[in-house]
Amino acid sequence: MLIFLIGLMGAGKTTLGRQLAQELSYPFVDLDDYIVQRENRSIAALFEQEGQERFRQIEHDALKAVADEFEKAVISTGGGAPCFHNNMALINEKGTSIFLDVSVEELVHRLRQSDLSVRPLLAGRSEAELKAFIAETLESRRQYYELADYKLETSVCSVEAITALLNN
Ligand SMILES: Nc1ncnc2c1ncn2[C@@H]1O[C@H](COP(=O)(O)OP(=O)(O)O)[C@@H](O)[C@H]1O
Ligand SMILES: O=C(O)C1=C[C@@H](OP(=O)(O)O)[C@@H](O)[C@H](O)C1
Ligand SMILES: [Mg+2]
Repeated sequence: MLIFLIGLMGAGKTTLGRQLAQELSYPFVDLDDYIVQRENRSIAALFEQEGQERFRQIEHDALKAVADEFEKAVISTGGGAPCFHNNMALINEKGTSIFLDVSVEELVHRLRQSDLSVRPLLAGRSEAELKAFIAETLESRRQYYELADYKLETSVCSVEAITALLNN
């Protein structure tokens, strides 16, 4: 079984995905890390040198490669992955998807404490700009995220909640 975690930057896809994979004894794949290894460049460098449009093609190719390579895995996607190149159709065809629906306030709180330079869409933004950008981006991406098989809201985003979902 392939389990895909989706949601905005800061939702905890990478953090929870790693813990979930350990709990299930599944391989763990972070799509951003997979891309970094394939391309031998950081996500920030890819955005800067190739532009976002090319990054989305690279991301789509990586998603297909991961889905072909693994029979079972927990796959943490990047926040934009579900929203380009019809990737939600691919994700839902190949596995089970879970949308981590974390509130704008909580996302901003977490991201403020993180290193923004590793997320090129957020780099250099003031706190007010960050909040506005996160709110707008969540609103425009929600239509894709809502195509997930399951949704977990902020208060119940945990490994226990995910394993309970999958066992039902
Ligand atoms: N459940 C959580 N509660 C509090 N902070 C969290 C939680 N999950 C992740 N974080 C923090 O939020 C930030 C973003 O987490 P990350 O797993 O990288 O998110 P994503 O991969 O969805 O962008 C990190 O600093 C991480 O430590
Ligand atoms: O939301 C996005 O468009 C992006 C999210 C990032 O992943 P995380 O969601 O793990 O931060 C990474 O793929 C890239 O910076 C673009
Ligand atoms: Mg991540």
